Amino acid sequence: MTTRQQQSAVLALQWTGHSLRVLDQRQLPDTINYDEYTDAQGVAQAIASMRVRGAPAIGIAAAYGVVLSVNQHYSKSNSSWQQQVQTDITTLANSRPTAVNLFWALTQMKSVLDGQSDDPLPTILACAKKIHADDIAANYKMGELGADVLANATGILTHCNTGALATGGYGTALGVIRTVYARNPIKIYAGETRPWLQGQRLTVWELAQDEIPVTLIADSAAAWLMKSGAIDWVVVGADRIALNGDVANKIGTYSLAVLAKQHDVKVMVVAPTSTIDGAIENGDQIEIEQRQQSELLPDCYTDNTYVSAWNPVFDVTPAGLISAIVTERGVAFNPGVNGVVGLIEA
Ligand SMILES: CSC[C@H]1O[C@H](OP(=O)(O)O)[C@H](O)[C@@H]1O
Repeated sequence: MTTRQQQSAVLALQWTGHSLRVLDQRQLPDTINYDEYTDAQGVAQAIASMRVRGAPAIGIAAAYGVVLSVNQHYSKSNSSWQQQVQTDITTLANSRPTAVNLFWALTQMKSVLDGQSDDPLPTILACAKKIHADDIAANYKMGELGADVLANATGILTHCNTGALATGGYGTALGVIRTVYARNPIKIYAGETRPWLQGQRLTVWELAQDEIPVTLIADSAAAWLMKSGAIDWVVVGADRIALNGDVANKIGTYSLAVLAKQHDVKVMVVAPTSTIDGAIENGDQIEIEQRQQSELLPDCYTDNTYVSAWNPVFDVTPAGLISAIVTERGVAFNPGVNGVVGLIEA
């Protein structure tokens, strides 16, 4: 079992003091390669291309992208620096549409910028670092709260990657799984999560780094695993949560929730309150990202006019299919009844 410090060795993002180092997750688990960014456009491209991915990690990366923009444009002699930074913020906001953490982080950074007249860099950097540090603290808190709920769990299936690679460190759903396993070494299953394979390539790798045994399953094996009785919980992350408790998460989550209902398996969603979108009442209002067909289709069909691919990379799980939504501020049980308003009003 690695310590918290050792776990921090596998990080999606590293602020160097003057640049942002980003682990290129497209190359994992075969290659560990960090790219270094010194401007906001580069960070926006790193998010859009999924070099960095995962709702909280996307927000943190965008926050440092704003710092890089201020560092690039601010000077006492440049009267246009605020417009230039706003252009960069818009570029960052356009990188991916579904994870609300991106927009939440940019809003935090803009609120700090708006009040600045002198050199904004120290204040804006402090804001980005606080977003980063608060995310890690939230993950450890959610780990404890979620593990309390799972005290009698016998087997867990998780989907996609919600670990240190998707956050500032430790993870949301995978943070709960890390905490559960430290208390009670139960069976952990990870779904491969087609088509991008976050589960097969990232979650299995993270858990192996922590010496936590994990069994990979094909996405299509989830129902049969549930029927076998091997799991009693599905534990996943989120990219955007509506006030009524509807949850947008990686494509396949809705399927797992429907299957879980059929097999008396409970569903836990783990996400910081920065993932709750207070501006939307229900999941119908959540924009679902469609990614390139090439991420699903074999290359041989690239120019074939008869073949296409439909590639939504998120879906929405109705609150009524969810047993508990765990945040750093507390747990909303049976969100289909009361939603999650209580978690953001606290
Ligand atoms: C810690 S939440 C991570 C969340 O983000 C993932 O999506 P993507 O890999 O496309 O950024 C997935 O929905 C996870 O649940």
